[in-house]
Amino acid sequence: MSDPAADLKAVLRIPPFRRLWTVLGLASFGDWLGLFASAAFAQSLFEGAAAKGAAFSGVIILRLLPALIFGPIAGIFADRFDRRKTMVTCDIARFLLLGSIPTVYLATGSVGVTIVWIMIAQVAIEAVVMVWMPAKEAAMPNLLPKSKLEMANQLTLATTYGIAPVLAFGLMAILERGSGVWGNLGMWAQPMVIGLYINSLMFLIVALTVYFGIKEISGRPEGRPDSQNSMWRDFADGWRYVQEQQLVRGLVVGILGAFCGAGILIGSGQTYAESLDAGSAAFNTLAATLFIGLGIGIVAGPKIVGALSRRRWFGMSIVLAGIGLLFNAVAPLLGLALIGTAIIGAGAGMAFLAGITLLQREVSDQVRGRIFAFIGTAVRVILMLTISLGATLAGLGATRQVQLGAVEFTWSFSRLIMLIAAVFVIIIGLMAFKRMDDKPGVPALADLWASLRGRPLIPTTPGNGTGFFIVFEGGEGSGKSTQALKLSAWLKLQGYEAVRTREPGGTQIGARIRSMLLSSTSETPSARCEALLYAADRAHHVDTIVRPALERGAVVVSDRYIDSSIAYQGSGRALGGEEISWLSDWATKNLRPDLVVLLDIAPETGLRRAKHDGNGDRLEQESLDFHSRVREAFLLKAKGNQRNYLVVDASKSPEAIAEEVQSVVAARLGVLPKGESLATGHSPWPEFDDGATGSNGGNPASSPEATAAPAAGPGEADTDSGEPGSPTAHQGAWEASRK
Ligand SMILES: Nc1ncnc2c1ncn2[C@@H]1O[C@H](COP(=O)(O)OP(=O)(O)OP(=O)(O)O)[C@@H](O)[C@H]1O
Ligand SMILES: Cc1cn([C@H]2C[C@H](O)[C@@H](COP(=O)(O)O)O2)c(=O)[nH]c1=O
Repeated sequence: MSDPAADLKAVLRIPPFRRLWTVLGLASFGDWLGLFASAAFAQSLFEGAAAKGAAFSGVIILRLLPALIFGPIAGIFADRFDRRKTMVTCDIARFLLLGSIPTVYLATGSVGVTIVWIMIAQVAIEAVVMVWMPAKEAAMPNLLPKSKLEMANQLTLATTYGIAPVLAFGLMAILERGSGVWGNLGMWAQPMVIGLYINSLMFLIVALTVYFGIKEISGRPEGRPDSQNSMWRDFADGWRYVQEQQLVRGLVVGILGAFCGAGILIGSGQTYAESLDAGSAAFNTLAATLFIGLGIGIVAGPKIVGALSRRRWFGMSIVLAGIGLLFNAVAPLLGLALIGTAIIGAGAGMAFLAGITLLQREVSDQVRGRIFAFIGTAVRVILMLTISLGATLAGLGATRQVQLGAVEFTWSFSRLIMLIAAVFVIIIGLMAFKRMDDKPGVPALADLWASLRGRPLIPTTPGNGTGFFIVFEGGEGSGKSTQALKLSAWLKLQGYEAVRTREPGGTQIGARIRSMLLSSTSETPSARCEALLYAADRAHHVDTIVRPALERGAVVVSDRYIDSSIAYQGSGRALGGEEISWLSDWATKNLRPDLVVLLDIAPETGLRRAKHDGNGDRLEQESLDFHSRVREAFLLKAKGNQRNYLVVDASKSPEAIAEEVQSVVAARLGVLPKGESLATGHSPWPEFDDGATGSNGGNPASSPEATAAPAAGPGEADTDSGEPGSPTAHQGAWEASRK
């Protein structure tokens, strides 16, 4: 798992990104300061809480409004023109516009004129932001490797929504307090004037830094030629991209749905807070908790979910936020509502981070500006609509007291609104999850649980073919090789292409790994090295021998597979079955056998057989206790999945064992009972359920006639001759390399 501190250092070591991050910090600090300063100025002109509230909302709505007008075309600038120059032009425009507000105030001395100018300037500033923001978002992925984008986003979001507003708020508070001391020095000493001049200056610094310090933003990556299209054509192309790309559609649906929920929450928040009967501070406490939750989601989210697929994480986070909303809709007390609010915040923060990172990673550079502009616009419009809708609807209807068991709480319309919003957000989250899922077939909750514990489930790469995968497992000398040979010969007689192979050592590379592992004269590998070597052998074996054979429709008979690692390394070496199993799943992309034949034998007996001609290899020389643990682990594995395991008493005669195995395999393959004719082929292979274990997904039919191709691979695996007990020439080479 990655180390966040090391990731952070690595990201900050990239000079263009470091400069961009500084610039963003300054810009957001300026933005927040500007917002607080102008809102405080607007508020200071009015008397009474309601009028002050309206003035504050007015400033915010003015900031959202331009999205409607400029949003649709803003992204075209980011994709069409040099992004660095676009950003610099916007920053200079902001420098001038922000500086103009206090200048107008100082020059005219008129509150009325200043108010009008604030409104005009706010609209213009927001229009500029609409162009600047997609240029910046679209440029960022070109400054960093994709793997670093998530950490870069964590850093910029934490700066923009965590550090910058706190610093801006702090500075504003100092200016407000200080104005009591120096306010009589003149109009220029008012907090709004100083705040806005500082704000304006920030953007001059930003413009200069971007122009001279981050020339890389100008880079035009391959595939983003200068657009020769009309603006309209560029706009239409961007829109088409959203419609055509499944991932982008999922992201857009998810982001907009989540913001609908957020808007309703903000709009109905005041009325909801009142229904908690927790006093006037309840709303502020809830708002603060929401921000804390957001921060936790953004900062700690990636660490918590580890390597969970980001596509899945996005949908799941939205569902989590929906669950928080649902919880709040029925929470009778402030304490519970705070828990729900923190969940909403954490879900929203994680969805935000995952969404932005996915967009940056997966949307092509040519249209990235337009996509960010589209989403930015849509979010603003949706927020405006849903905040007003939430506020209006929440106020409808009378409140009433409801008894819930021992607890009595106030039921207001805001709770019903929240309930509806919660259901909506959950549905949207599920839709986004479904659209974007990159691990279909892997159970979502099990994957989440496994990821929280550090090992996400590996998506199954379908066996694709129509083959059938049989594995012989068991302790030393249990008779696996003998039975593998007998079974593959029998299969051949039935008309199947039987590929007999083994682990370790089924390939040329595998043979070298085998000798490293089993030689008792060379250096002893450490336990983890041993586990990795077995996994490496398996990865190559599956890729070059097993999968291709299964895809051809062959029956693969392998002497040992994953369970051997679980038993020997997981249990024998005490490395833990789960980790070892995960390692093998990764190595094999989850290819599981259709049938495991476990030849069970007392270790003493097996070892005696295996060592009949000497001391045995390195593992055979392990203690009896080691081999007993191995045996127990095999049996435990079989007990957990009786449907796909055949446990055979390996102390019986080789012939008796072979007969038992054949009859089970015959049933699985749909081979006719002994004595009946096989000449005209078989009925299709029965689908037999194996849920998570049967790798080949319950392989469909394959006729033995379709078995012409030889057992490929570098010649290690064995397409059996059909002569029981008479190994092929190749088999001879295999035997020669065994010890
Ligand atoms: N059912 C059986 N009864 C008695 N002896 C057997 C039986 N099956 C195999 N043997 C003998 O036991 C020895 C080991 O057999 P085999 O190589 O098939 O076992 P294995 O499980 O593949 O061993 P290893 O774990 O060392 O690979 C051979 O000499 C073989 O002839
Ligand atoms: C696949 C696999 C094997 N082993 C051990 C088990 C045996 O001691 C040897 C293989 O020898 P064999 O004669 O082919 O039985 O390797 C293991 O420890 N882990 C594994 O994954």
